[in-house]
Amino acid sequence: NSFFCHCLFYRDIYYFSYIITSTHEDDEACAAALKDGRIFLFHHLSPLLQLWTRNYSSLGSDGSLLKESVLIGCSEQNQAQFCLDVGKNAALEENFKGNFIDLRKAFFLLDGPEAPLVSQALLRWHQTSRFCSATGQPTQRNQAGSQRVCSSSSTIYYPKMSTVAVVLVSDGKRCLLGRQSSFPRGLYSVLAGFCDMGETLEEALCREVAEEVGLEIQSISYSSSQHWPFPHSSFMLGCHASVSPAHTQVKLEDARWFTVEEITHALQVKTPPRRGDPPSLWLPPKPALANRLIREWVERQDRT
Ligand SMILES: NC(=O)c1ccc[n+]([C@@H]2O[C@H](COP(=O)([O-])OP(=O)(O)OC[C@H]3O[C@@H](n4cnc5c(N)ncnc54)[C@H](O)[C@@H]3O)[C@@H](O)[C@H]2O)c1
Ligand SMILES: [Mg+2]
Repeated sequence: NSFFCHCLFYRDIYYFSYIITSTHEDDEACAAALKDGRIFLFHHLSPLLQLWTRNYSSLGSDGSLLKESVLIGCSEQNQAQFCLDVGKNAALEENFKGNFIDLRKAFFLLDGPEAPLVSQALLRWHQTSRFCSATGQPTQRNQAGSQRVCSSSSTIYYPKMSTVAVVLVSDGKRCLLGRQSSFPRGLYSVLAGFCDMGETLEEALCREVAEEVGLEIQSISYSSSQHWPFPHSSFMLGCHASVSPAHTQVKLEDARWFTVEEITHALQVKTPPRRGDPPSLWLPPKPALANRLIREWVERQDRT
């Protein structure tokens, strides 16, 4: 029975990835999918937070604005998902009974599908890729928005992303978290850094940890990955690693070792510390890969 379920699952994945691939390439199929699809609305790259309603009449009766939607993928309910930046048309906020809010703020409210995260990166890529970097001529998008083609040289451009190595370092009993000056009060996160050209994930992790805290890591194990819209469009590869308990002295003032009790307590904190509150640890929210790595580490501590 479970073998049968697996077969069904893989067949569905194959089937829907086939649909999405063909929809990416087929302008007509994409326009048809748009009719029943779900659209995440943005205004100057800020997402609209609202209860889901399908009321697109205010997006222009001729459908001209709708055609600017970009295909993101397929939901778990097999519904095509699109995103659209309504640009100057801020009056839409009224019509849709919601609020366009900054994605960094919205991020702390999101607790479900990650589509808005990918959407912002895709929409920004379209807004900043209107011209061919070789000929200077305009580029034209396909209906799905999965590529742009130079009208003069026919060079095809695809959405770009930077690879980021992310790691939760442990000395066996404690985990190492750091903070940047731009972080909100009390927020500590896992260490991370952009991969350099030609570097493997493992090399990037070792270099970043050495540069940021002066420690040598070992036993790297891969956990999971996540697309991330900040600062532009990144692909985060999350790992765990350990350091020898004899060499845990960190050189960075803003990196600290935390015990499992401190982390467990911080995972319960739902709101950021306010001005005047006693100093307390605040962790990245649930949708962040950093949060997943921290939870995995706590689970491992509980098992040992
Ligand atoms: N999703 C998560 O849970 C999670 C966890 C950790 C970090 N992050 C994100 O990872 C990103 C990178 O982390 P970091 O800031 O520690 O990186 P980092 O330590 O490499 O420092 C950033 C600096 O690297 C340079 N840089 C090199 N290549 C770059 C590129 N392709 N794009 C932009 N800058 C580049 C810039 O000078 C930049 O200021 C940040 O955007 C951060 O928000 C996400
Ligand atoms: Mg870093």
